[in-house]
Amino acid sequence: MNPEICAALEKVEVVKSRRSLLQIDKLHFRDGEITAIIGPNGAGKSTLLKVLHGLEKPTAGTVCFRGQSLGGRDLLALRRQMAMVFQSPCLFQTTVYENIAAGLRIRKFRRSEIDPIVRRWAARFGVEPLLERQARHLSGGEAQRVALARALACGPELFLLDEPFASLDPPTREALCRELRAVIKEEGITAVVVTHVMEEVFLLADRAVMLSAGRVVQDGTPEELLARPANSEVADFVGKRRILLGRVVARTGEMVEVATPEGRFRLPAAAGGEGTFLLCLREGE
Ligand SMILES: Nc1ncnc2c1ncn2[C@@H]1O[C@H](COP(=O)(O)OP(=O)(O)OP(=O)(O)O)[C@@H](O)[C@H]1O
Repeated sequence: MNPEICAALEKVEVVKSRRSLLQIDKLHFRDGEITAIIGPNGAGKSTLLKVLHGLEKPTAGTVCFRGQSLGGRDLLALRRQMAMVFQSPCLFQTTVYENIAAGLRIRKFRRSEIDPIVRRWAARFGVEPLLERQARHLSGGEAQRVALARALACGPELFLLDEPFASLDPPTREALCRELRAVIKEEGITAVVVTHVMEEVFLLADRAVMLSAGRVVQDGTPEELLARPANSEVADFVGKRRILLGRVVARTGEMVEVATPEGRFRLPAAAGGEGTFLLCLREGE
């Protein structure tokens, strides 16, 4: 197998109650790439993640991680090189510190090794001041930061995320998307994230794969899906809108001026802070 492929599905089918939930001829996830899996409810996105994580055995076909089939005896060892985060952070009823340390303890790291790793990952996600706090006392955004730190502390090669930001408010979601992308790129991790929020796709992903009724209907960069949707379903899903990367270049009273590749826009100051951000234009705007 090509060494730059981290994980691959070949002729994979998942059938439940005589219904085909997933039918994928070929889907490869390249090293260091962030892929968003998008699609309507029931399209098979979570099923695809479970298959990649070895949690769901496909009815037919093969799923490989680093060239090794997940159908073999090494499943547990292979799964230990992956991490998964869900919409609900699912933290253990203990401190933030112990949550982040949990995977390392299972992997029999020594106490002296665990401490710097926990602190590094807590700092990376801005939760170091919360290390001694009980997980049940965290806000939703804090809890998801801890879940991300816990998952990445174990050094996974493949990071799977199932709607990780769905229950967060838009500003928290945007901030976390940016932080997560920076971390994933710095660490060179391969990531697959299920989402149905296009803004998240643009903030996070290099590539978007649209599923419908268990099949891949389009696979390309987020910009490609937006500019040249394969069919009307993709067009409806990605929305008839343009997303531009903007930069605040001037500020006058209550208004800011934002420079984008398609010209300058004047917006209420509350619409954007400093630096770069995404400008989402709906049809007619
Ligand atoms: N154990 C099962 N038996 C039968 N059908 C199932 C089973 N698990 C999932 N399904 C069905 O498979 C389809 C795909 O489910 P999946 O959770 O993968 O979709 P999804 O794209 O993640 O959806 P959502 O966006 O709503 O989370 C759905 O129609 C679901 O009802």
